[in-house]
Amino acid sequence: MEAQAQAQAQAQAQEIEPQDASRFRRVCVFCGSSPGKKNTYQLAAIQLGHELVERNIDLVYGGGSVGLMGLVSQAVYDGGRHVLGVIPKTLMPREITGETVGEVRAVSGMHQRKAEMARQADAFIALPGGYGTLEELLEVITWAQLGIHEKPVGLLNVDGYYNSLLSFIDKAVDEGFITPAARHIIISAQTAHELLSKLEEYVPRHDGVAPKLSWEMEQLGHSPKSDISR
Ligand SMILES: CC(C)=CCNc1ncnc2c1ncn2[C@@H]1O[C@H](COP(=O)(O)O)[C@@H](O)[C@H]1O
Repeated sequence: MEAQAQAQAQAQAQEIEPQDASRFRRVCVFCGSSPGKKNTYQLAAIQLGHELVERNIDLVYGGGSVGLMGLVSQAVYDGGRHVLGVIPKTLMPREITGETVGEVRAVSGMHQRKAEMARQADAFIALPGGYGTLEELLEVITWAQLGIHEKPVGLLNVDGYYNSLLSFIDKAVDEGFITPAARHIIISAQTAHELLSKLEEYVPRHDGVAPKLSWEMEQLGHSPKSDISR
């Protein structure tokens, strides 16, 4: 595929310096089940995969090989890192989501999938995507706002794809619906390299509304605070 060849050439040309050990063992990526119309979206998915490999970070994602999901998971898998696809039983037929590389974990439904992906990850990154991506992204932001977790949340703003969402969130802050401290939850950057660096440095500044509560996580027997190695 053209985007794959381009990403490979860029990585070779850059001769990326070896990274220091990451504080993240595994990152959850939310992204489109479609590839998007621009080549830059596909390139960004592959570059994010390479960046995770460079930093020795494993991947958890929604499983399958469709769209950007397939590109990022293949790049991480080809780079020798562990890939965990969490997929609801209903979406498992290959004709719906395609073949998953690495380990596949079947769960009973969409809610269980999100909780399991969140439980497995030390940080979250959203690439461009549609309703599914937005829903997954906003849920982990909401969980951070409530104090259910303190894991960093990053938005890979490829080619300004998320500019209008970020403007909307700023408007919500101006209008008094999101606190400035909660605005700080979303970290955005235009490249995977810059985003990962920012996420590594992230220090939660907002106060959880109800830090003892961990409704969905508790159902899975998970403690609310992550055990991210710092
Ligand atoms: C029937 C159909 C549309 C199947 C597409 N096949 C899919 N296979 C696996 N996960 C998916 C699929 N569609 C959406 N998702 C979930 O929703 C997100 C992407 O949705 P979207 O394309 O942004 O909105 C992914 O992170 C994934 O967790």
